[in-house]
Amino acid sequence: MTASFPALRLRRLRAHDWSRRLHAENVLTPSDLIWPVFVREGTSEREAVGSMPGVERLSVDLVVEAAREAADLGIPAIALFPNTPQEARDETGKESANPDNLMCRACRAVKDAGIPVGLLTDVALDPYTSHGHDGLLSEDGRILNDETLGVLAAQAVNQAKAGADIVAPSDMMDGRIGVIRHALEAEGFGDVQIMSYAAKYASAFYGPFRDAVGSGGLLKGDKKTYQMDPANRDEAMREVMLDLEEGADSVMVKPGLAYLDIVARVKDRFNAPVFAYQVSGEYAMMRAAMDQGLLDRDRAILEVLTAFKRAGCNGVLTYFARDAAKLLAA
Ligand SMILES: NCC(=O)CCC(=O)O
Ligand SMILES: [Mg+2]
Repeated sequence: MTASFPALRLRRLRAHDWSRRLHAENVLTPSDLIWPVFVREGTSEREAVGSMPGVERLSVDLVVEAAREAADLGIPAIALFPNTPQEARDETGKESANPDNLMCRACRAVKDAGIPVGLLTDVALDPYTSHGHDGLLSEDGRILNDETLGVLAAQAVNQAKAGADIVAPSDMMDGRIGVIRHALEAEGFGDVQIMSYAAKYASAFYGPFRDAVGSGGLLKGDKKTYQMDPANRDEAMREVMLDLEEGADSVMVKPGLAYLDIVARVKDRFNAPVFAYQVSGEYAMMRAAMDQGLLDRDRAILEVLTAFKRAGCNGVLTYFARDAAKLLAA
């Protein structure tokens, strides 16, 4: 027999702030946050990203300052995304293997400054290709899977050499986690983590990000032959299973808010570290409503991030990371 009203009054536990805090099932802390940072060329340059109010592209010296700020706020890791100069982009994205590319210079600068923050680097070709796709493109416009794998592995090793702590393949080629894991082992980077963008959906919510890294105008066609169909759930489980088998240390679901059912299912099924990416379009959408006074900024930021935790996330990549960490410190 289960007790029922009036023996059981669920409102009793909610009656006071102390009690609500005592009974909270999930608690958001700065340790749950990964802050994505956009990198640009130059010195002392900060440039607003038009489609993402409050987000800037930073030159390497200012990335170091951002990393320091993250560390001071208790944010464990930052995620770097380069806005590669257009003249350095080509069909095959070979700039991704350049040891002096923007990404590697930013990694080295943060590491050389001795800042105690994890560095997560994006592994994919889209910031480096003239066509804006994440893989190599055939003459007839297909994204080549197996041909792309070696390029991604070289990119990951290049980033590891520059100091990346976590390489995060976001390309969605089949088999890339295994190939990258082997390459890292072979080159002496057995301690570098792989956070796989395992279930990455072909989403409308990446639009502002492509503006931020300068690949939006370049992209021909869409990414539906490699990113997942938003209609699918079982397929996400198979993607996660394969990436864990191939050697991923943690997996990611992306986008975030509209995909929390996927997060919850991954967490329940695999008992592995799972992250979600609250992507640029989610950020832009919330900012637009906040900036118009339609949403209470502070409450909305913390509520949504707490929902990610409730769904099962170990952490969230979010453009609100700095704002959230400040709110949590207050
Ligand atoms: N590979 C990283 C992304 O594609 C980020 C997408 C976004 O923030 O919209
Ligand atoms: Mg996959």
